[in-house]
Amino acid sequence: MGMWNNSSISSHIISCVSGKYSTMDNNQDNSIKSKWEDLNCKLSLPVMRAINKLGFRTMTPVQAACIPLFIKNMDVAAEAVTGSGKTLAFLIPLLEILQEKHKSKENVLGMRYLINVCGKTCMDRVSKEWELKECGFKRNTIGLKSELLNTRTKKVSVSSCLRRDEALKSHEIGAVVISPTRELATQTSEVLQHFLGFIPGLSQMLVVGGRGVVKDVSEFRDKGANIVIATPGRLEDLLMRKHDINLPSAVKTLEVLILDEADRLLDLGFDKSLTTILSYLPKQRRTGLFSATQTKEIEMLIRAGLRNPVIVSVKEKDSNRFGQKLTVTV
Ligand SMILES: Nc1ncnc2c1ncn2[C@@H]1O[C@H](COP(=O)(O)OP(=O)(O)OP(=O)(O)O)[C@@H](O)[C@H]1O
Repeated sequence: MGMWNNSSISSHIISCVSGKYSTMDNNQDNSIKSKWEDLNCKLSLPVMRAINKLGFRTMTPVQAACIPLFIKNMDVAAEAVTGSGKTLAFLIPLLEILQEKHKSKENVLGMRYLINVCGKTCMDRVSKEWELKECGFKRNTIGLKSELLNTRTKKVSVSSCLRRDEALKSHEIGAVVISPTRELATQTSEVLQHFLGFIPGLSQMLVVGGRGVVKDVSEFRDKGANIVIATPGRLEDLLMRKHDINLPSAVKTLEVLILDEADRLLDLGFDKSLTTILSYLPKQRRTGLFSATQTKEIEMLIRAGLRNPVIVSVKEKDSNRFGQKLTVTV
């Protein structure tokens, strides 16, 4: 398998990092395995717990490359062979990004709780750290407490303690993963479900053909979903429905789009569906594209759907998926 043909999209790549073009070959020593703890972006406790439960002690190369890039707000186009561990390479950052949003909800709830407590009585309860920890904003405590002490007023300015971002509501979609087949979508949804077991408050919905679309409509209307794992045809169908569901409005909050096995998406003739889907999604988002092969068509999809992507290429060197060759181009 050859490398991505970077030359024709190099103008995107070059403009991405201050006009520099560099290549990093990470293949010096395949025996070095990256631990999750070594990531320069710390993973959240729920995600780490879910990983530990899976018993995965180290990252695969595509995970080590993609996770920090996504979290640092980059679009990523990864050439990753089957079995390279790409599912977690996109699900983990996706969950980190959405949890960041969710924290703001905890902060709001915690702050409301704190104001209630303070309003009723008592400064001493403010210093009960465990309650504040429960609310997830221990860090804000000291500032707030001293503010209260200094001003001796129960009316506190909370603006500095709250994030401006709104947490996702039940019917607001924060991420969409598009897979070429029902089987792959179902597999991804199962892995995601394992993680969501550790992250209460985020929900998912599987949107694939093979069952009546009306069921999807009523499921979304009843329960909503923050993450949608979909095949393109059914997702397009739902986005275009007008009378019983307003999915275009639900995806306005989208932060992350993943195109999984993009080469198969195109092989199966989903290019028009993808164009339609992209037209409904906010431009301000992080997009990841995973593909086992690189073709002209994939390159065009990268141009249409990604902004200044970092190109990650993982090659199978031998049968051991942890002994892959990794090339990252920024
Ligand atoms: N860090 C890891 N450590 C050990 N095993 C892992 C790790 N990440 C993923 N795996 C396992 O490796 C296998 C392949 O992972 P995954 O399904 O994500 O690969 P993939 O690239 O999506 O392949 P496929 O195309 O077959 O779906 C899975 O059984 C998964 O549980």
